[in-house]
Amino acid sequence: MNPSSIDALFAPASAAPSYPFAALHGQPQLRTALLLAAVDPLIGGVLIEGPRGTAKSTSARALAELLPREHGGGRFVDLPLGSSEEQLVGSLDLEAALQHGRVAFRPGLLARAHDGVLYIDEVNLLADGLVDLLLDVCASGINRVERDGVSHQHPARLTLVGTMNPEEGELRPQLLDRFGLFVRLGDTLATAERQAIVRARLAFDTDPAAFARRFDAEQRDLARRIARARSALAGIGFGDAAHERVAALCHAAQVEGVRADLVMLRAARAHAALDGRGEIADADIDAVAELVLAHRRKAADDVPPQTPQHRDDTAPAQGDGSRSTNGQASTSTSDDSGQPDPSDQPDDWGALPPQPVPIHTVKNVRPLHAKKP
Ligand SMILES: Nc1ncnc2c1ncn2[C@@H]1O[C@H](COP(=O)(O)OP(=O)(O)OP(=O)(O)O)[C@@H](O)[C@H]1O
Repeated sequence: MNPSSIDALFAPASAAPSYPFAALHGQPQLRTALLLAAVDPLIGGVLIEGPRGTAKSTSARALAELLPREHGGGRFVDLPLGSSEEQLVGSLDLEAALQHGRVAFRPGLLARAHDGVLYIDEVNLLADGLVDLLLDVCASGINRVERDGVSHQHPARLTLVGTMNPEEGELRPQLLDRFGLFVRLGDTLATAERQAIVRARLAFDTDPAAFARRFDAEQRDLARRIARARSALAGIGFGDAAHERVAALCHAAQVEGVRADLVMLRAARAHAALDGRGEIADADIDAVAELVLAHRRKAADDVPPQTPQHRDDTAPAQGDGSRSTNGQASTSTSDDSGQPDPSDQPDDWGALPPQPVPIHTVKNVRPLHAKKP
């Protein structure tokens, strides 16, 4: 695929403003989830389940407008369902590497979406392998592509937003669990709400610039809050009480593993940061709990009878509440292409271990990528 056809996949930067985030009507859970995922992309994105025409794409596009624009950030990238792995992760020109001793990397959609929003409509219809790969990159914040021992990696700190309509197929539970946050949108709108939404949308369509100006102050405020929250994240710790509350909520929901605990702590931290506070409060945890648990909670009839070992698990994890200075994944690369240093990858936090960086190995035969076993 040549670069111009890759460019064709990206939403064109339109001169007309997008519908402002601040003008979205209702949908508080959706707005909160999107803001949290934007503050800390390592939360693992947002999966939105809901009927058509409920502002899923409008809100994701609006979120991108709030992200910092320096260094090419703030893009809204739409991932088409038919995309190949190569289009997604980018490709390496091995011949150039061998002949000229430098890695020629052709960026893919992940590179374009760095510091922006990657939107996947009907993610449940995307090939499982691609969803897996996307979630890997999202959780590590790094895209590493390797071919015959030559590797290239670049930061891929993106806010992943996937939508699905369960009538058109389910997402495998393994993949479901790996989406950080989940929002289920209802389809019943009261008459007054419908009217308010339609009135606002008609006003926007009539004169987008004038409509956007009305929300300018709120938009600026939101953008500032996101930027400040991002830089404050690393300094926000969690104490034993917060940790215990998170563990108890996750235990009560009978979730599998501890991914929910990790995401809930991250999301609560992002919530505190958005509110300009330096510590996680109970209210932060309560505000994010359902977003974290909704898609992970075991149905009552799935829960096996409790054994004594299970009951012992209720004891909260005993952390000392201290934070390490750096939980960054250790990475190495033979890349000499002058791309941003991997140390540019997102922070990691306190007792939370870093995520391993996934490697996408490019085989010679076909321009496809497969993860190393
Ligand atoms: N809560 C809302 N606030 C503002 N606009 C809304 C809201 N709900 C719906 N709309 C408007 O409805 C229209 C459809 O929204 P959008 O295209 O974002 O829906 P969608 O959920 O992505 O649909 P689809 O699943 O069909 O892609 C847009 O014009 C959008 O502005």
